[in-house]
Amino acid sequence: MASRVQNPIQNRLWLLSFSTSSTSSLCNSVSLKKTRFTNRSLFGKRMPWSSSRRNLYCTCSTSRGSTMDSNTSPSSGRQNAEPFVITTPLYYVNAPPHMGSAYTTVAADAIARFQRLLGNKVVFITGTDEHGEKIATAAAACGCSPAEHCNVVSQAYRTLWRDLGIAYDKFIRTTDHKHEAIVKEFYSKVLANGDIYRADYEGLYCVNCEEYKEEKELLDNNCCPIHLKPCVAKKEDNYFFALSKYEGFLGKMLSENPEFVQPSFRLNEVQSWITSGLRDFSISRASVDWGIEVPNDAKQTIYVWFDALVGYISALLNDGEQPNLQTAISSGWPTSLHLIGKDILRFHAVYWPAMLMSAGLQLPKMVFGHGFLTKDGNKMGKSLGNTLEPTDLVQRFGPDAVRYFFLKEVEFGSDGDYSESRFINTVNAHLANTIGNLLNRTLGLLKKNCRSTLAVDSAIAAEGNTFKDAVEMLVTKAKTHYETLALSSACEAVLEIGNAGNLYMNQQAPWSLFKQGGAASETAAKELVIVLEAMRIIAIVLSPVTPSLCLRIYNQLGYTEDQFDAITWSDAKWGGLKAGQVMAQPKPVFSRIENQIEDGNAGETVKAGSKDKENINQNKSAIEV
Ligand SMILES: Nc1ncnc2c1ncn2[C@@H]1O[C@H](COP(=O)(O)OP(=O)(O)OP(=O)(O)O)[C@@H](O)[C@H]1O
Repeated sequence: MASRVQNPIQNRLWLLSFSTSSTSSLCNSVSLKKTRFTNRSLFGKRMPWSSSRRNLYCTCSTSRGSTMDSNTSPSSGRQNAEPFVITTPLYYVNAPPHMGSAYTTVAADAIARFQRLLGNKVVFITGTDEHGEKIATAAAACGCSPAEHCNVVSQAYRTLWRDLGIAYDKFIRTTDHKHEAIVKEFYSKVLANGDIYRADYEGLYCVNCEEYKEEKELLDNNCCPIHLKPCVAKKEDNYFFALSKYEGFLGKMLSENPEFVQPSFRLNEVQSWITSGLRDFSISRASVDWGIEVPNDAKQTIYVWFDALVGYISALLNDGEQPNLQTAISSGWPTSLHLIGKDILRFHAVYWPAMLMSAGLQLPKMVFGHGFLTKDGNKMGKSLGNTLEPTDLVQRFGPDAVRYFFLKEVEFGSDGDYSESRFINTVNAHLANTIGNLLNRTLGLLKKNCRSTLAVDSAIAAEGNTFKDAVEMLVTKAKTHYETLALSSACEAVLEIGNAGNLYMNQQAPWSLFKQGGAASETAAKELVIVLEAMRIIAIVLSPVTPSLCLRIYNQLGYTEDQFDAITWSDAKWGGLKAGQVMAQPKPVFSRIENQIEDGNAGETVKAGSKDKENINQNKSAIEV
């Protein structure tokens, strides 16, 4: 799902003749049905997956509606547990992943991890979109077959996800045979519903966009405005999907379920696409071999978008299962959340719901279109060649730094610029200093004065303690932010716990109390327990964002990896650390990145920003022993 994304969705064609008609009986053939969802009684802003008051549309013929309900399917084995199903785009394998693709996937991983912490069953789907002329061309350019090319690039995505600590449940490739079977069945359902017709047309075709263009949108010499290459005149007969038939249904669905499109400020845009009129679009190609054959017409292949979107369903199939829609749907459809970049919002918020309605399937509960990572103000992307290499970032700074920086520093939904100096200053100030250093110094004091052993239960130590109250309030805040996908604010709430912990250490100055001895020493030992309990809570609440850093914190607090893997959100309640627990030998959990770096472009030395330096100094003094 790449590179085609910024293009208008409609193939604006000159329809020369229709070989079958049939948009007239359209409205009669599709019925709208409402489905009730269970309330998971989450607090904060209600999201579709936590709502009982919202009804979501399902366009099903009456019989199909109930049999395809994931909650009641006997084959799912989860009679009453509705899974939280989250997807990233299936990335187009015309080129290896860049930081933009990683951004969506890291965000999806954090959301999936948070849902697992809540105790929900999660199905996290990602994968690669592998058909189309562009792939065939890219393969030819490197002298290999399309299949070989797809294998290599798809593997590059998997490798990057491993390096970034992405814990996906399903990885779907659109060249997978089971996907092919599902796409054909999906196509046949839409056909049976009278929504596919054949038409001859001719137009100017952009190979890179893999779609026809209107002359008025082209630059001089019929150049595509995105790829700056001339479009070629092409004439062929294709199959069309009757999108126009669903205009009214989509408009109604959005007005009744405005939360379907997130962030909410993107809803107007989607509504205006619909009110300005939806055109039918071509869903096959006569000249593209590298694709899934149209059922009953071996001369045509299915258009990549009509193929790739269905991947969200075929991904649900479990190993060894029959590849049919019924089986896939019963394993978790509809998705709770499609997470995408804003560039492909129209495909997901207009085309895809219409296709699903036509096939008689339920609609996803939410489509969230986040903003762009930009570099020097421009969208980072393959077209401009200004991409940031995520593997390089991970190798130099580690997965936690990469995950934290992009989720904390880019407000989820808006665009965000990248600069290496800001990256380094942020992770140094927040992860190395505010969190890592606080833990390290506290453990150092505990080792020196208490033989690394906690003197008292954290619940007893903090009775009537206002710092504890502040921590509890911030945990509640973080939960609300995660639930509403405000990932940056969730990180901020955790950071505030760290800042409050540093301030608390500074005020209590246990190192002085230990020097006084006697009762003062006992107080000092108690203060260390309080700070370490706050660190334990940080390790839980930040774990969706920086899982390996949080595991290291947990290990330092004397817990095993298995214990870390078993944590749930309820463990973030104050009182987990008990008297007698022995801490590990103090070891930095996050190494500071050298903050005097060579800026790649300017070649000048970049120093930490003044605000961050201030932060660093303040926290340093707070934990001086
Ligand atoms: N700059 C970016 N910022 C955030 N997400 C991005 C960015 N680029 C790509 N993505 C993610 O990858 C998806 C598809 O990306 P796509 O491959 O089209 O982008 P691209 O590689 O930048 O291509 P092109 O530059 O040719 O448009 C987006 O919807 C989004 O999820």
